[in-house]
Amino acid sequence: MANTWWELQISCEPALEDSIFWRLEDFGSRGTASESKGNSCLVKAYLPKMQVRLLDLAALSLWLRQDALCAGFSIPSLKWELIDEEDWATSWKQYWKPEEIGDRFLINPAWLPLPETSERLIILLDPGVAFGTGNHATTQLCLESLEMRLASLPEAFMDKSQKKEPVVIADIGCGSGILSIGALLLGAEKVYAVDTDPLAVQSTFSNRTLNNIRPERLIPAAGSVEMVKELSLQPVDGIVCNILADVIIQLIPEMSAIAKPTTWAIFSGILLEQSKAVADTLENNGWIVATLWKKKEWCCLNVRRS
Ligand SMILES: C[S@@+](CC[C@H](N)C(=O)[O-])C[C@H]1O[C@@H](n2cnc3c(N)ncnc32)[C@H](O)[C@@H]1O
Repeated sequence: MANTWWELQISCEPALEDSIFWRLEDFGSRGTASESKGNSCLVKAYLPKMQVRLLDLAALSLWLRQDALCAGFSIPSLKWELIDEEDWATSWKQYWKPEEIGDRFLINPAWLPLPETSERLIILLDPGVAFGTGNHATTQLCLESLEMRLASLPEAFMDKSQKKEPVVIADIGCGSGILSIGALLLGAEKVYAVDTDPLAVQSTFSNRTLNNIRPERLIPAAGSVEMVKELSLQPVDGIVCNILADVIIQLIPEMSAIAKPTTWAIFSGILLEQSKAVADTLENNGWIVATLWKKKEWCCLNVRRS
């Protein structure tokens, strides 16, 4: 049957929520939501039926069991059932509420009304099947880092010699485009947003329209670092990259090709215990790790070129 989805329901100890979330993301989940149920947590995930066989679900169940045992937690329970497209859309959307992030942002689901008054920069999102609703710690760390990187003196306080230089950014692993849109709202001039998943690229295109961003300011494309190099004639001023640590480690050497001596970068998707391996790779490739910010068990490295 076309457009049928697996709905997975995983009951677990709250401390396991993040590791389950990432395991599901790696497994190809097209939407993940969670809710507290007393002392436990219910994680729901949605996967297209065509992508997943029953045997794969059995393997997932074993991984979740193994992850929990290794971390010293009780074994989560996993249930699955098939649902149709309409139920998928409504199940997933009902969990997602507007959320303030950092000092500047408000993430508003596209199907909910806008707040009547807000001094915040509003990112309207319909992530569809892509990662990036803003409710994951790593996305939040990246948005907060962008706030810091792109904060500048209000123009009224600048003298004439302090002209604002346009900032061009590469968003590697753009998902829904949330970080690209955030960077543009903070004043970046242009963002090249790339992702190896064509559905994520499609989602960034739709969210560009939803947020009334001019096409020449946000350029989504399928691919990775090599695609930014192809699209941008010049090195970029900033890079933001929220992917898993092992992927980041592979991509770091390629990033030199899109960087210049003043380029800064923000990396997340990194578990605290993986931060040393990522920092070492960065340093071996000509980057200086300036700060490490953490949220739950995740961290974000703010780095600059040496
Ligand atoms: C964790 S999501 C981040 C989404 C969004 N940027 C955010 O911060 O919420 C990671 C994204 O990276 C993409 N991805 C994975 N490996 C990649 C690679 N080698 N190059 C580019 N994108 C990649 C995935 O398809 C996924 O959309």
